[in-house]
Amino acid sequence: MTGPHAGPPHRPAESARDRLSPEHYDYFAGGAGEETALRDNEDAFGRLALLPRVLRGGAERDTRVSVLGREWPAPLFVSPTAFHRLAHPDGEAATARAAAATGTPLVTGMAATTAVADVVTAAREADPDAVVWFQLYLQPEHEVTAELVHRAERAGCSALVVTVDSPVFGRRTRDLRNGFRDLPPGLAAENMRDLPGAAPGATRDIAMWPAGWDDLGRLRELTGLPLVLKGVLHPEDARVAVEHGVDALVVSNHGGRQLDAAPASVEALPAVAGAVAGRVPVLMDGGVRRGGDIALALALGARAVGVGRPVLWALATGGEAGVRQALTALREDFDHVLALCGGHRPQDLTADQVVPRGLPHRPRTGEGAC
Ligand SMILES: Cc1cc2nc3c(=O)[nH]c(=O)nc-3n(C[C@H](O)[C@H](O)[C@H](O)COP(=O)(O)O)c2cc1C
Ligand SMILES: CC(C)CC(=O)C(=O)O
Repeated sequence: MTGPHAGPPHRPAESARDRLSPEHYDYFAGGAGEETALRDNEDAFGRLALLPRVLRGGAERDTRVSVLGREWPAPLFVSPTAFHRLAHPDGEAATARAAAATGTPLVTGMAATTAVADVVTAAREADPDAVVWFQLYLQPEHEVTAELVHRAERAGCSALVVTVDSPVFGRRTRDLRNGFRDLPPGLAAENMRDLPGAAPGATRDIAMWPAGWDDLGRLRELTGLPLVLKGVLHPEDARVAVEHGVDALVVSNHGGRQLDAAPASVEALPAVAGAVAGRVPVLMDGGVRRGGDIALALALGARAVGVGRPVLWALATGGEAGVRQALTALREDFDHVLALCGGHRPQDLTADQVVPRGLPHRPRTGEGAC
């Protein structure tokens, strides 16, 4: 029997590659070093299988999850990625409208090519209650960080996602090879415009520097917004983060773009979730491409998962409608997997349902072996 998805496999990255200049495609697709962590994010999901439960009855499914006081329709959000106007002229505004139209929370990046106020306005056009969070790299000059935070607050963002995996910038092999360094004329990191210490109208570079827990403390004093730490992989850092009063964590290796030797996000997830022990929500991103990946991550302790590149590929190929379709498809796929696992709600997925693929190797003894 052929189902509704019969036909050639959908390869979003390949469709996007046909639309983008090679260096912009490489910027989006690439990772650090030998791209080990990049590849492993997806491969690690492939090494895991889900054990479905049976005869669990027919209660209505409900995919909603609660995160920082808001109900999300599904355990899915859009991770922050830079420079959406390299993917499509409508850029972050299109992403924001699509995310909002599907009820998917959006984390807009500090390195967006659209200012945070315009991103939130676009999201609210599609849904006045849209959830938009702002991703922040702490800057060495406190007044610059403060101005960025105040802009995010004024725009109506409801949380700050502080990316902490970038004390230095990752070595992106493809970008170095291509000599990709600057945005084309007409595009800029708009949030970085008119910040303290820069000439009027000019944009500042985003600094990556080794901030410390004290800097996080200063951020805590600056704003009442919930703080979400993104890029935590070590369980001890997760514990310390909770002690410092962070409101949520994102287990992430930055899509394989920072430490190439880092583990796949989904492999780091169980230890972090164990260390946090339910005190704050644990989110994750990296390599999530289908409903089964979402289910695996939830079973291993995530409250919700983020997607980065899938949104960029959808934006490049189909603009706003493309992103809407990609997010809807992921959500529907998750709902389908949940049903097949015998679950009714995201919380029904449990760690005992996750097993490695492949049988463990058992040496044959000779006698009795058949
Ligand atoms: C092109 C690109 C740009 C990114 N820019 C940022 C960024 O500015 N800030 C940040 O915290 N993470 C950034 N990330 C990492 C994403 O937030 C996310 O961790 C990662 O993309 C998840 O993996 P996935 O692409 O496999 O879904 C970027 C990722 C990509 C692919
Ligand atoms: C240009 C950077 C700030 C964004 C990026 O490429 C990343 O964080 O991976």
